[in-house]
Amino acid sequence: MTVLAQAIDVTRRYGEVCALDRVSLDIRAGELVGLLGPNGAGKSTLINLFTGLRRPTSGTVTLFGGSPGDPHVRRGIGVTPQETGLPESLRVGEIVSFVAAHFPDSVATTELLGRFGLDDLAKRQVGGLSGGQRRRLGVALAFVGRPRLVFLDEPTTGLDVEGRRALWDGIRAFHEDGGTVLLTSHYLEEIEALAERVVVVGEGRVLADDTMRAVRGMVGTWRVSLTTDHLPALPGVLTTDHLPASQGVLAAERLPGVPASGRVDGRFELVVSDADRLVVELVRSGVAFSGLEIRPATLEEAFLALTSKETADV
Ligand SMILES: Nc1ncnc2c1ncn2[C@@H]1O[C@H](COP(=O)(O)OP(=O)(O)OP(=O)(O)O)[C@@H](O)[C@H]1O
Repeated sequence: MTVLAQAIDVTRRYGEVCALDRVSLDIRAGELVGLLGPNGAGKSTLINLFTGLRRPTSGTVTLFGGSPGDPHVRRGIGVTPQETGLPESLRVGEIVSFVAAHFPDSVATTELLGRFGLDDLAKRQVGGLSGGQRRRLGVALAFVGRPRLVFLDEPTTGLDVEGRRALWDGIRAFHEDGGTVLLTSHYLEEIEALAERVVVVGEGRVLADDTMRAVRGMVGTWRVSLTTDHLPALPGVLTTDHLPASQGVLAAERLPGVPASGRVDGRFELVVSDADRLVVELVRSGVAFSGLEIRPATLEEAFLALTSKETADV
């Protein structure tokens, strides 16, 4: 299968920060790839390298076999960064037509707006759009020039359920027509709904690159909760303690009611890879406990497990 974009052993530093650490990744024609990772994992940096906005510190990045820095090469891509600024006084239809005029073969304005559920807004000034409507327009614009490959950085952040579904429909339609997409997301359900292949990144490294089903199967984690006054050091407990504070906070935000292993309302909540082993060790420790509950980890927790590491302690 043709490789449209490729990173080979790519490292990107910003001063002391190593945003990407020897990453290799192929994006092949016809794929819809989900790039998943906590804040600061390096997702936007990778997109910026593929789209020519940044250069790698070391390693090689190619786009359609050429350099992402070459404007002719970049013509074949569509991009929606995390934030887009659009002229407030222009109407939605005018903006689409304006962008379309830059491409030799563009999608008709009405068709594009229809694909992304924006048909009713064609005559509305951008200044009068809601945040979600602006975001949908920003994403739709990535598709106007009939790109071969589209990069979407958190396309549906801040959208309500309806807006998200409208965008998913547009992205799916493009993919069904043979288009290739790399999208980043914090939402697992989004990656699961859209992507066939999921690449999990953490701390600048690729932690997993496979089908969603395989990635879930790979982690096979359990959630164990119990009440006790004191929890001894136990093997196989997954935490986010080693991550920078911002990422630890993210994990807590991303897992509503299910933070990283730790103490919640007096109960210990542990994400573990081997629940049987944990219980054996708990009983062996002789510590008094009650209300033991064990259940399979959700997809959210599988993600946490991948972006965490095992420690002996909570
Ligand atoms: N221009 C920059 N200058 C300095 N550091 C940067 C710059 N851009 C990114 N970084 C750092 O590089 C790391 C990776 O950032 P990046 O934006 O690629 O992560 P991300 O996975 O896209 O995060 P998020 O999900 O929050 O968008 C972070 O530690 C970030 O602070």
